[in-house]
Amino acid sequence: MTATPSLPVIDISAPGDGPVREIEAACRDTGFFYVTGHGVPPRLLAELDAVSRAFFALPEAEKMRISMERGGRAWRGYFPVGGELTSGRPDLKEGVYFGTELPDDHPRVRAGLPLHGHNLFPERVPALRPAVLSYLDALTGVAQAVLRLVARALDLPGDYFASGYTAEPTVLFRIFHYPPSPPDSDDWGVGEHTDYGLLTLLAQDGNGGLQVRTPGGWIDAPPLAGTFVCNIGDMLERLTDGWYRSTLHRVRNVSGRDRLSYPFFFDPDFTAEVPALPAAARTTAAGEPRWDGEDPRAFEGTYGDYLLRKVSKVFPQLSGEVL
Ligand SMILES: O=C(O)CCC(=O)C(=O)O
Ligand SMILES: [Fe+2]
Repeated sequence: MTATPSLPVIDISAPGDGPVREIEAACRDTGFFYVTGHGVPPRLLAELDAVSRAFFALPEAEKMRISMERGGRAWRGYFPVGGELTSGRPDLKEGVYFGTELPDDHPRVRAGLPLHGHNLFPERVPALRPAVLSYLDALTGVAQAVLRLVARALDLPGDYFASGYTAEPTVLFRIFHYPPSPPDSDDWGVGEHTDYGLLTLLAQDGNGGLQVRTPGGWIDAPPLAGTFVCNIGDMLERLTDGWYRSTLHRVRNVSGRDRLSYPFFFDPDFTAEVPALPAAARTTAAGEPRWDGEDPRAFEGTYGDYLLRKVSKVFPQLSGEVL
């Protein structure tokens, strides 16, 4: 375990081909890197952090007023500590799930598409709503900018994603609170897993706890002020037929303090199938069986089908709502 960051820091605003090549190398290596030059003002995150802490400090009964059970098929709202089973065991975290804010008369909501709809916001912390919605807007811009570089790294037109898979992206956003766990505990805040979609942009507070699986073993991905941790998900592994890696990661909060994190998931259109790119002749040999026995490359169906399978495993009690 290293204490210093060994993941690359990539300035996505740098001119020329530099960031394209750096992203390509990172996606081939661990699938994890830090993003700077993203242009998100620090006050946006500071505001989100302040209102999120105010929310988690509410009495449990108040938080349960926006529980996920009330979010129904849209799969939004609050879940208490132990409510999510990322890798088959209850996680030591509580959190709130958000997504693209869609009105009830939006065609996708009217058609009954799972995971589509409006968010649940707490009455007692009204400032959470504008903070979350502004953050979703800002991070959508960052994600499209990173995908533009990914497209160039794959010899695709720069707008390949923005005009296709992410013209109507699946956006999932979570705010997590990890209570401190004892240093000798072997319970995980988030069990080991890969992310499901295209890319994740993670803001984390100063407490640390994220670990990434590399060929040499688990390494820390400590917080670096002003950056997001970016990692690629199963759909980029699938698109590139394994050329890019969707890598295992996990979280344990041994800081002795309350840890908050803000993962933003930027994924393909729910209704899109995501076959390997034609150029994916650059395939890697079939590797070890994955941690979950699944192979994102072998899956058939839309991204929505893939996501729903995952969701029903991590929230078994809610699977009747969305499936
Ligand atoms: O909280 C974190 O640092 C990471 C969370 C995560 O990996 C996830 O939600 O997929
Ligand atoms: Fe993750």
